[in-house]
Amino acid sequence: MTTYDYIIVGAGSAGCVLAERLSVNGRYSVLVLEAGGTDRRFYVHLPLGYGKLFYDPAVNWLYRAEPDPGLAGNVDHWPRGRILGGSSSINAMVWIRGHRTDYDDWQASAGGNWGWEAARDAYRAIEDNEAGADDFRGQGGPLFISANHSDLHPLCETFIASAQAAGLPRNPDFNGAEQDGAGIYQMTIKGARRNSAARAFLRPAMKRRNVTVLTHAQATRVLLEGRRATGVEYRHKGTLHQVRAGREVILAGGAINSPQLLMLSGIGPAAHLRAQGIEVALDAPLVGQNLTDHQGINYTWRMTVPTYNDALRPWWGKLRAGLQYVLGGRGPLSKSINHGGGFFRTSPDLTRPNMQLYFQAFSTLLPRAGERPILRPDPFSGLSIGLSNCRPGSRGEITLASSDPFAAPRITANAFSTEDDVAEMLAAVKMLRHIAAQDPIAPLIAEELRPGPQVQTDEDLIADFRARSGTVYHPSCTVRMGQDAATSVLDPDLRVRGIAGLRVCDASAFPTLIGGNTNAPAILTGWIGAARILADAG
Ligand SMILES: Cc1cc2nc3c(=O)[nH]c(=O)nc-3n(C[C@H](O)[C@H](O)[C@H](O)COP(=O)(O)OP(=O)(O)OC[C@H]3O[C@@H](n4cnc5c(N)ncnc54)[C@H](O)[C@@H]3O)c2cc1C
Repeated sequence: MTTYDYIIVGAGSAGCVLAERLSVNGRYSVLVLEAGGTDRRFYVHLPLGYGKLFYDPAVNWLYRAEPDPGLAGNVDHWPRGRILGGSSSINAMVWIRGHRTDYDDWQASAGGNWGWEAARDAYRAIEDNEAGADDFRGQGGPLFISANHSDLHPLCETFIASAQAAGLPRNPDFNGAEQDGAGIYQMTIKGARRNSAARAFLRPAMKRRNVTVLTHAQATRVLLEGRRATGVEYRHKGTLHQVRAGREVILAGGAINSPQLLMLSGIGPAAHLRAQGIEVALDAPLVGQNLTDHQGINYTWRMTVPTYNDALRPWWGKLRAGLQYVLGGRGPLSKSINHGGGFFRTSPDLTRPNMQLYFQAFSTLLPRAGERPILRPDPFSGLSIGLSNCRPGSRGEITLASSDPFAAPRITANAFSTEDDVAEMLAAVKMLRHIAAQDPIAPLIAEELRPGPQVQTDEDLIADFRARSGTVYHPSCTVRMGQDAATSVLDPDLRVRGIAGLRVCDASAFPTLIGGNTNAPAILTGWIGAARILADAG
């Protein structure tokens, strides 16, 4: 059986960073097993190709959550990247670290290696930020971050000015000293192409002789000898193989697949494993628990001025956008769908923002099979502002639907299952309308399309957001790390308690969900996690 020092399962945001960091000194051999295929695909690299990846089985696990009473019984679509780069290859490219106090929370749970000081220093080392280096931002690191200063849709500035009129400060950098306010989003885009974790970390590492990356290789279980992880079983080209880890196995399959793989390997809640006919290696009741995710909703208006709908819908608009992109790397195709956004507090008593905003200069109310029709938006001048909660109290779980490693696990989100989550979302959607009622955006609005002016009472607003909300794709915390064994699966160095030679290093390891998007903290987890692994290697 072939042996590698480190076997990394999953080439996602965290896995790509792990592969780069663990191989850089040349002393260790690293194998990366990735269930998906290459990221050399047109719509992965084209920033606005995002919508085309949303339902594409070639790059996406296409999970479906259980019917959710908190979402009016809806079955929510849960896209996850299944490709080199993982979800960083199909995400919306917004670069947000979260609030500094989120890392104070991490420190309280998992100790100083995960506190704000450590996180800030790590982010400064990771980043090559176009906006320049300062006390918060870094330059010269492996991950180029676009400052997103040029080519913004004019309505983006209208939105920011209206949010200011509604009481939000203008924020020049959400990753800087303060998170509150409205502004533009920094992006993981480089040279008008998506800058995924694969592009920034894995591709350079793949040039090293000590790195092996196997695509279309899905891990089916961790091999155990007693309470030690010794390797991984995986399927490649229809055949099962086994590979040995000289040092460690590191799971980086993301917040859905990492707990699934642990459970398939006999590490999880004993009764649940037995019910699935899986032999229990370690009773770890918290594996798959504590699923925490942001819920989001869009409000949409018909405008009296042109939006990207007008620019992207007609054939000649597409042609112009295509030429702008091909000839100069510019125009709407070179951007994320979210040019800007913001953070606000639904009550002045709060110590930090609890809601995030997304400004989108287009609308996609008319569905189209097989894609999110961003490149073919609605046939009128539509505009959407989305929002999502930052630190919901609702908790779901990942469980096995079957012992078959190729069957999807069961995702139970339990969205809006606390009164607080409902109350803050109600306050937040009212704030959205308050922003839309301000100058300079208000005179440009022809009508509110969703939910529409008939939805006014608290009861109706709640019914509306239950019916129309969904995941904003930030599932986390399903294999939590922490100092307290009673509340976490992993120790603060990401080691699975009770099993030697096995760590989990991805968004599932977050002690708590960050108030912001989760690509940055997943990359951070890979970065700090690799330092912990190397420190243990001596
Ligand atoms: C549609 C969408 C939009 C998003 N938008 C943003 C955004 O704008 N900004 C932001 O910050 N975040 C965004 N996110 C969230 C962010 O991208 C993720 O939180 C982050 O990428 C998670 O990183 P990860 O390393 O935990 O897992 P992932 O990046 O999901 O990587 C897991 C990898 O492991 C592989 N894998 C899983 N199981 C196995 C197995 N058994 N064997 C082998 N390989 C396996 C998967 O195929 C995948 O490649 C978005 C996510 C999605 C899905």
